[in-house]
Amino acid sequence: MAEPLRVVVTGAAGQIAYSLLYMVAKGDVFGPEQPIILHLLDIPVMMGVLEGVVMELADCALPFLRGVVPTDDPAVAFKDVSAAFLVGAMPRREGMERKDLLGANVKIFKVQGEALDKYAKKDVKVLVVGNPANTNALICSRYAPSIPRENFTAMTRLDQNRAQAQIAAKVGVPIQQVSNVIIWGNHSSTQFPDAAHASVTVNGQTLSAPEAVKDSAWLDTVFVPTVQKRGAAVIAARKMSSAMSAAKAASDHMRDWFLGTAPGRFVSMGVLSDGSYGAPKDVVFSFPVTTKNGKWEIVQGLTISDSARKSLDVTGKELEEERKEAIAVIEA
Ligand SMILES: NC(=O)C1=CN([C@@H]2O[C@H](COP(=O)(O)OP(=O)(O)OC[C@H]3O[C@@H](n4cnc5c(N)ncnc54)[C@H](O)[C@@H]3O)[C@@H](O)[C@H]2O)C=CC1
Ligand SMILES: O=C([O-])CC(=O)C(=O)O
Repeated sequence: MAEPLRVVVTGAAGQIAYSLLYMVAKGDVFGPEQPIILHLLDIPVMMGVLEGVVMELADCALPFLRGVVPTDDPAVAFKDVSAAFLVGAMPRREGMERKDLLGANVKIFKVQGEALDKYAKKDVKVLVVGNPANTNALICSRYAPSIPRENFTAMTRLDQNRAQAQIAAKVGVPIQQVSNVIIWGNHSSTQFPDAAHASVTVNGQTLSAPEAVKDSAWLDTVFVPTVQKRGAAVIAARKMSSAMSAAKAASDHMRDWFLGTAPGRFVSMGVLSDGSYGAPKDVVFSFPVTTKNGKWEIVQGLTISDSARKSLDVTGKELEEERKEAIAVIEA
């Protein structure tokens, strides 16, 4: 029997965590037979709500959930954790861009970077979900110098899942028949959802996504903006931001990182940029990656069209601006 894995979820009393905790506790992320001890962090005023979440986790009667540690103390929350879902942060409301949350949220990720540095395992894998996720992940990594910077990632998997779903619906195939859609750049409306390298299996035959879709105007004028603005569309409809789908994406991201991507498949993750594909260095940029033995690697050698180049530059520039703003907020 494997040793229990300690996993922290921050914002544990919030709406994403409400779906995510069940997925993690029932074995969707680390494997169905991996015992888990869940550390649940939220702020002091949410401790009553968190008590209810703890009751419900017990009532789920999950065989591999071996312990639950609810707390408002980062020292307890981050102690000896091997995986960290950093969800706790303010969500945006209608009419806001995600970067409008920098002022409210970035300091949380400085404090949590420091706590990870002090208390977590040195090989902890960190997924930042709280927005603006890419820049929060960058700041978090900067305040955790004893943990390798490649262990800090930001979530663009929800955008990838949205993109895959749009293409599957357009072609009329089940979702698993669409692979290798890429999200480049920032988890914001400047992101570039790219179907050029994606494949779709139709009636047993694997085609490139543009061949399967057979409608390049749809790809440029419907697919791209729909994915870029999907978060805002959900907020407009629900009056709250995506939660169930965000939890599923967080679970997909961490599972693929821990357990590896399937041969021939890649996924999108916000990772520390090494300048691949002309992206700016030292920002957390979403790239296509493969994962193996707990490590990610950027997929190299994909052709970038002139119009894709322009889109990559726009989203890269936004990340550089966010980095500057985040540093100003922290140093103020
Ligand atoms: N990267 C992505 O694809 C997505 C990111 N998000 C972001 O995820 C974040 C959380 O969203 P929701 O769960 O819907 O929000 P929510 O408001 O329902 O829950 C957030 C929770 O975080 C807690 N919290 C605040 N500061 C904290 C701190 N310093 N330490 C620990 N907990 C803290 C709050 O008390 C609250 O319980 C938001 O920033 C949202 O914009 C949401 C959807 C997708
Ligand atoms: O749009 C938002 O603010 C929440 C989010 O990040 C998403 O749904 O992608």
